[in-house]
Amino acid sequence: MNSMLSDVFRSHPIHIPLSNLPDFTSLRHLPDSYTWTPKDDLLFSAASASDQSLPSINLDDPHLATRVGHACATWGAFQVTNHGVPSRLLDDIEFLTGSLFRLPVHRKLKAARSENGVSGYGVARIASFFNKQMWSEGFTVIGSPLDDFRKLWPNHHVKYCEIIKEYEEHMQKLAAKLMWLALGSLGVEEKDIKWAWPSSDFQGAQAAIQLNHYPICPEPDRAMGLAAHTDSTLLTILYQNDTAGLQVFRDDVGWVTVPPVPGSLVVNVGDLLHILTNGIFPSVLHRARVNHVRSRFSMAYLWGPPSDLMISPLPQLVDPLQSPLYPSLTWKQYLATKATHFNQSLSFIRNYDL
Ligand SMILES: O=C(O)CCC(=O)C(=O)O
Ligand SMILES: [Fe+2]
Repeated sequence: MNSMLSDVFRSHPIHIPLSNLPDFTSLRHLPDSYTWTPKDDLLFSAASASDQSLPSINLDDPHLATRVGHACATWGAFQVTNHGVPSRLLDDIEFLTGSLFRLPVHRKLKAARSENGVSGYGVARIASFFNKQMWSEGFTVIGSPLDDFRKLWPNHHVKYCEIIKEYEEHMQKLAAKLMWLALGSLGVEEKDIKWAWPSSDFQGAQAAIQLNHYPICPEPDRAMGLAAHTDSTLLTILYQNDTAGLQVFRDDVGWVTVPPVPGSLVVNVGDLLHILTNGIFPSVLHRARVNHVRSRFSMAYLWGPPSDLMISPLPQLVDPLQSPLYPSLTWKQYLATKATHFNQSLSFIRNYDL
């Protein structure tokens, strides 16, 4: 039986006391524990002045699969427009996110992620890999948010649960569509991915929603909203409000800001799609910076396979004269590796027989 995604994360809990979260709204100066230098993060440089920008793809484009494939291979990410997710629903999820993070801290703490829990309010999951704290707060939804939302909004939780449900349904469909487009561009056919069966819609896929808030920051150049990481997903679909902050990294360019385009979604390749395509689609390093003018919200849909399913490089994507670059492993095993090796996980498992 597939273990649930929540069990997968639960086996690698992240314990960070919430008691020392600052009151973000009242600080005039950045506390030392929030001040980053290149010593705290080797990639702590500013965005480059390059005029390169992330590809934007209209889902009505006649050369859609080629464009998606090219963006995945060169950037590991792209923006998508005309995606079919109603703009009313994007407004709703943004409204939910704003309402959640604007609650007073003592209310948010009622739904704090528990000692060995995975859902709820807390700091970024990657916080344990850094000495400095990030200028952000998050809320993770895995499975039904009912219990947590009831604690946050005793009288309005039903409405908010409905928004999450509808958002998940749309995201799941979009993720499946993007996955087929990306794989299709490499000649992979529906018959090659058996776990997407019976109706090719990846019904067995699992997902989490990560809501992020980056409060206004008194000294944004020295702070970090969410440090550089890759996602441990197949694909991530991110909606950001009208405030810039997301940046993606390219070896040849450096950090590139992904400007918010109203109504568009950002899609990025995660580590598992990187493995599945034998590295043809690189999972992209990304991070979130902060600013001193506006709060920023982002809503990430983290999409992956059934957690006990073996993922391995697709044979048709491996050079017949070479062995696959990565071993077969489950999402669960990959997360165990990530919990120890973080951003070095892919290179760690490369050619490593688990
Ligand atoms: O806030 C953002 O733009 C990035 C969020 C993100 O990378 C994540 O939640 O994994
Ligand atoms: Fe991410």
